[in-house]
Amino acid sequence: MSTNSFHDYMDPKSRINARQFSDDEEFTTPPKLSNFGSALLSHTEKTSVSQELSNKDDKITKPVFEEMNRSSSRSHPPSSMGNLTSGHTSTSSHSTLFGRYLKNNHQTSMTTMNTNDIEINVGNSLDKSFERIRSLRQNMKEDITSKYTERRSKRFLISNRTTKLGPAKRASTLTSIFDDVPNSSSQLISNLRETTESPLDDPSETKKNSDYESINFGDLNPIQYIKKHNLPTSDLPMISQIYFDKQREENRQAALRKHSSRELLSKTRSSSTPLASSNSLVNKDNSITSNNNSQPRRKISTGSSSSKSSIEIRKVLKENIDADNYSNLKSPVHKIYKETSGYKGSDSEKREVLRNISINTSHADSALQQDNKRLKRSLDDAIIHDNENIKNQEVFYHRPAPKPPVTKKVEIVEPIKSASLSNSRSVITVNDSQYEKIELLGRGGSSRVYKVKGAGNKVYALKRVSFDAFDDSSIDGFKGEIELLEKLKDQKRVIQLVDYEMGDGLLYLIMECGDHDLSQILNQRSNMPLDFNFVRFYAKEMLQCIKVVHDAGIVHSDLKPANFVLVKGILKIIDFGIANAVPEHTVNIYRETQIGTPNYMAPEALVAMNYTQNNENRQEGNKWKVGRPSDMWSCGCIVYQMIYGKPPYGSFQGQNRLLAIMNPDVKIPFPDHTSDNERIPKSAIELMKACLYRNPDKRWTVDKVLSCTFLQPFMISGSIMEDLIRNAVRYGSEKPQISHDDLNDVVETVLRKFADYKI
Ligand SMILES: Nc1ncnc2c1ncn2[C@@H]1O[C@H](COP(=O)(O)OP(=O)(O)OP(=O)(O)O)[C@@H](O)[C@H]1O
Repeated sequence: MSTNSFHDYMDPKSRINARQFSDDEEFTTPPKLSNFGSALLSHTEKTSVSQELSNKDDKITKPVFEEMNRSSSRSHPPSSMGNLTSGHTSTSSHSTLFGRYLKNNHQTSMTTMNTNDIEINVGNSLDKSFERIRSLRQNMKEDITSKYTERRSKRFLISNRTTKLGPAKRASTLTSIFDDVPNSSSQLISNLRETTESPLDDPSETKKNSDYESINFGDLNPIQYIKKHNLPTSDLPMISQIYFDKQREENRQAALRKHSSRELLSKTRSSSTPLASSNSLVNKDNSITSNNNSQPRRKISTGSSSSKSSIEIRKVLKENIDADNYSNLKSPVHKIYKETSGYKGSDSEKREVLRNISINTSHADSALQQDNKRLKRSLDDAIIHDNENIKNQEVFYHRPAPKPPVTKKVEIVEPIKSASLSNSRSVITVNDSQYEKIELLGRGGSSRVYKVKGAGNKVYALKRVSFDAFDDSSIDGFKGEIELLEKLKDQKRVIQLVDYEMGDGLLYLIMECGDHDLSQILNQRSNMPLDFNFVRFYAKEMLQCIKVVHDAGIVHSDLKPANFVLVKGILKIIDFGIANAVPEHTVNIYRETQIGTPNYMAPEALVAMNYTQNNENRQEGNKWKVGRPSDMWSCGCIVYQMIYGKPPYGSFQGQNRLLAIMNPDVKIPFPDHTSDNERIPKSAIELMKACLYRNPDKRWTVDKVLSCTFLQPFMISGSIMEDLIRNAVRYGSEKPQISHDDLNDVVETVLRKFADYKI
């Protein structure tokens, strides 16, 4: 019997009772994936806070231990890893924070301050400006510290509350927990009391609390302290709160010390003649600085050094003012001090005199400006130092602070606020069109994306990117991204760019607005049963997006779930942050920098980057290799996460994950069952393996993956199957010896027939 006669038995009409039937899928009940939610949550790039909550066996201490480890590893990355982890954690200049603060809080009242340049124009009275600056700075510091406190508070609340829940439940409770997090520390303490297992209104506990207030931590962090003194873990939140309060106070003192010494130093340095005591002042300043630097990060301050150093500084100032050659000084600042040096009144009276001295000459104005610039620098330094301290003690939050808004081209107009209007509402003008903010949609490495309302109440997504205005490579990068978005404007799989405007250090993109990104969608489904139709649908959607990008000769190179948004039911790529055009006939391209997310990054990209970062010969730049196969790897990681609940190397934490991805000896497991003992179709495993070959050359192309069996399953009926088996048996009885070639023929023919039943 020929193979052709075999086909005659295939009855194409038998579509009645059709059921979905893949090459190896025989599901009777929907598969489940127990750890999908928690594991997924732990690898979502945006919710680092929730990472530690994912482990079922987490104790209250574990998240904190891990954060401590992370914190220390951020501060001291191993040389082998270079700056791998620093990409997303670099902080922006804190002078920019100062500028932002001015903008947010004093835009209308501070007419003498320009947020672009933070130029302090003293105008009538230098001292008045000093006072303002000091108070602003103080407010700003309080603002910053209260925000950090609040974050820590949230963190502890989450630890306390979520450790009592199952791992999958924790994800869903995160949002609601954040919603009712208290704003003030006192409220925090009271909430902590409610949520910790041992009530603090117990007299013995209250006593313990007051005992703890006098803790001297020395070099220990709260965890170490608890371990050393064998204290119960339930005391950790309280001890940590005390610890952080002490830290904050120490930072405040250090910043104040530094500020006042710098300020003085800048005044004395402005003298054209060296002052007799300037060296001693410099030494003092240095010693203050070095004290701060050499101080162990978590050491608790004694608190008295600040006033001591300010007395010393005043003394030096007096010496400077009294110096004979002081009369040669031209600077108005010194002039003021000179004029008031003989004044015998109290400090406040003296300040009043200073305030009333007006400086009218043009020379004085320019000299004043110089003094002011110096002052501004010293303020910036102090703020940077202060915030570095805060950053060092910050263990739960590692998003870099956004850079300051620059309003040269794009102006942000705060609407007139009425009591009924929310404070967060504002209108952003881009190319003369106004957009009203509705809500924050998401945050990226250097951006915030808002849902906004434009003309005719049309809803858009407004992406606001801050970058270093003087960093040419950033500017080129953003221009490149805009070019790519414009190039792919007509593609349905790429988010549509409506308008954009680029100013110094700031870029606004107006795009069509998506509903949810893929990372949010995966989170939503985290505690639902695994559904291969869901996996199939989103894998296909994602591959369609990648296909458009690859066909246009572009490598995205930063693919992760958060880079895909669902716009009215269609998944689209939103971000080309580090994407680049692939030169003609070139398989790979080289990037100057790396910003990808390690969870989804291909090994060749990490290996090459690690090599160049550790390579002493940096003349050739930090270049790393990335090509279309790198995107396929990322795609494989996302499908893997959808099926197994976490990316391939998701079980590794921190830098171990990076090392594991780069290490060819660490193989990716492809279990054929989930942890809930649900069977995983071979076709799905085949797809994942095809994308996750270590060797980029072996990885399947996007077209090949799109046509694989898992994504293109057959829909055949039971009767077709019956016919097939009957024919096979008959065929076998008539032709017991079948050659290999004949068998292949039969298989191919049957598969061709089946193609009619692809769904
Ligand atoms: N057009 C859009 N519609 C809806 N949400 C969006 C849109 N663009 C961005 N978002 C949301 O904002 C988040 C951050 O956006 P985006 O990835 O573009 O920022 P990014 O700075 O490029 O981030 P990264 O550098 O980390 O990739 C997205 O994950 C998504 O949740």
